[in-house]
Formats: sequence, C-alpha cells, structure tokens
Amino acid sequence: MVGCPILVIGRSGQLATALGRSNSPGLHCLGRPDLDFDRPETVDTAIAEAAPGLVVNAAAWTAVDAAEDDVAGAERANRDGPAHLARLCAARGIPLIHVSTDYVFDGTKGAPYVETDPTSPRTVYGRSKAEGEQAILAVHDRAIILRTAWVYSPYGRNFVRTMLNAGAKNPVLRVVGDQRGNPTSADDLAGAILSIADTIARDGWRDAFAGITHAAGSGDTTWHGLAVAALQDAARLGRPMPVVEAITTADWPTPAARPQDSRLDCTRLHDVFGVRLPHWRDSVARTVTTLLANPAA
Ligand SMILES: NC(=O)C1=CN([C@@H]2O[C@H](COP(=O)(O)OP(=O)(O)OC[C@H]3O[C@@H](n4cnc5c(N)ncnc54)[C@H](OP(=O)(O)O)[C@@H]3O)[C@@H](O)[C@H]2O)C=CC1
Ligand SMILES: Cc1cn([C@H]2C[C@H](O)[C@@H](COP(=O)(O)OP(=O)(O)O[C@H]3O[C@@H](C)C(=O)[C@@H](O)[C@H]3O)O2)c(=O)[nH]c1=O
Repeated sequence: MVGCPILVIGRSGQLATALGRSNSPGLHCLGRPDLDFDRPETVDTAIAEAAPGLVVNAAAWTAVDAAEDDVAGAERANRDGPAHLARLCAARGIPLIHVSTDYVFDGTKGAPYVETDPTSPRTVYGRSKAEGEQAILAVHDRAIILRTAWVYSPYGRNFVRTMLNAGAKNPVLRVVGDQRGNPTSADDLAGAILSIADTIARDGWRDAFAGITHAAGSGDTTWHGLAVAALQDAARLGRPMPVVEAITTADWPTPAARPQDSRLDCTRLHDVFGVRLPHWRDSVARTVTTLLANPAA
C-alpha cells in the first residue's frame, strides 16, 4: 500500500477540496462526471484505472432539504453508490474511508452520541447516510466510517460562508439557537483523514480501525453560536457586525427536521487513531480569515 495512490472521490466538494489542497503526495481526486454514483460503471472504471491503495469517499448528496423531494437521488448518492464502491474495494482488498454524519441521530439523547448508540434519523438525508453506513459495513471488513458534523470551509457552500454573506447585506440576522452540534473544519477533517492514511501506510491495517468512528471538531455550540463567532471574527477584520437574534427551531421552519442535539463523542478517534480535531472556535477564526482574503474560493 505504501506508494500506492489515494483516490479521493467528490472532487468539487468541501472535504475533497481540503484534501486536494493539502498537497499530500499520491492523492488522486476524481469527481463527476468521471466518477458518478448515478452511473455505477464509472465507479468500476475509476477503481480499475486508478488502482488505489486507499479510497476516501468524500462524495455525498448533502442538500438536506432537497433530499426530502428526491429520495431516490439521495439513496443513490449516499447508500447505493457507496455500497457499490465498498464491494469493489473489498474485492481488491483496498481499505475505504467513508464519511457520514451526525444527522443519523434524532438528537434526543441529551448527551454526546457514541458510536454504539442506535441511529434514528429524522430526515431522508440522515436515513440515506445511515443506510449507507450499514451497506458498506455489510460488504467490506476494511472500511473506516468517519461520522462528522456541521462542516464548513473556505471552499463551496456552507453555513459559515452563508452567514458572512448574509451579514454583509443585512443589519439583522435570525438564527436558530436551540440546535446544538460540533462545527467541523473541512481542513481539520482532511488532516485527520491524512493522518489515518499515514498510519495505515506505515503500520499496515489493524482490525481495530474498522467500523464507525466519530470525527468532529472539539467543543460544541448552536447554529446561533457559530454564526455569532464567525461574524465577530469578520468584524475584527473590518466587516460590519450585524445583530444576530437567537430564534427557535419553530421560528425557522424547514422541510427536513434537524436534530436538536447531535453532539458526537470523539473519544474513539483519539483512542484508536491518536487523532483529536482542533476546537471549532479556533478553526472558525482561521476559516473566516481565509474566506475574507479570498471570498471567491
Ligand atoms: N457539509 C456538511 O455540513 C457535512 C457533511 N458531512 C459528510 O461529509 C462528506 C463531505 O461533505 P462535503 O465536502 O461538505 O460535501 P459537498 O456538498 O461540499 O460536496 C459533495 C460532493 O459530492 C459530489 N456528489 C454528489 N452526488 C454525487 C453522486 N451521485 N455521484 C458522485 N458524486 C456526487 C458532489 O459533486 P457535484 O459538485 O458534481 O455535485 C460534490 O463533489 C459527505 O459524506 C457528507 O455527507 C457530514 C456532516 C456535515
Ligand atoms: C441560513 C439560516 C439557517 N438557519 C438554520 C436552519 C437550520 O436549522 C440550521 C442549519 O442550516 P443549514 O441548512 O445551513 O445547515 P444543514 O444543511 O442542516 O447542515 C447540515 O448539513 C448536512 C450535510 C450535515 O451532515 C449536518 O452535519 C449539517 O452540517 O440553521 C437559521 O436559523 N438562519 C439562517 O439564516
């Protein structure tokens, strides 16, 4: 496996972009149309041609509300495509790192979720991701599933960018303050994935790696807390600071019901892989600095 390329799937996305920008040697990033879970034959061709030593699947249907209206599309991207990929990887003995979400939980536990807690998704997106996890684990015994949460970055569409754009245009923003989770920098998650890849390349595969591991930013907050933090960082860099009103979930109706409290306990990530992600507050500051320096990234 040492010296073999790492195939990253989902090239245009936040996480794959972060991985690609790490300049790690041996990374090969593919996305649509070359590798499209809606066309399984493209997955066969990509695996055959890339001959990777490790695959990282960072592709997914991530439009949470839109998934409610296209169940089949979400299932293809989040369950059937990843399952097909896992079967191909299993047949060739290629370890697979797949990324999943805190939205597999309903958010009613009242404490951080551990990997063994039962899933109970409230949305089509969450259900398709939970079924994807199980479909992968059923066919591949060298699959690492990293459940992350609330991903933001200087690349692509995400909540932090949305808040900075909204704050530049509006004197008052309204943001839900009763949903809690772990904001996660795509750059930090990419670093964790590359560290895991290094461990596998250096020491070989260990059975303890397999299965689900939670991998989110340290610390937690609400969407309101995240918005205020990002906007305060922007204000320090010269942007106007809007008023950010904390509202309830009922005040911001959405087609898909988000979990109330989907905090993830990431102890296993440290115990098994020796990795801990930085605190969300520090990483938001870094991301806002990059975003304001290069708003089109
Ligand atoms: N964003 C978040 O807040 C969170 C994300 N996650 C998980 O982290 C992972 C990475 O997310 P993130 O980087 O934010 O995702 P993005 O939404 O930024 O990117 C998704 C990528 O998946 C690709 N894609 C979508 N559908 C298909 C398909 N049918 N076949 C092939 N590629 C497809 C997109 O391609 P195209 O550009 O062509 O549409 C895009 O490259 C995902 O597994 C996601 O579920 C987990 C928790 C939070
Ligand atoms: C834009 C906006 C959103 N909100 C609310 C709506 C929602 O409850 C919450 C988050 O909004 P978003 O729709 O941006 O985020 P959402 O799409 O729910 O984010 C999720 O994406 C998927 C892919 C995941 O896997 C999750 O971990 C999570 O990151 O904030 C406001 O209150 N005010 C606003 O101005």
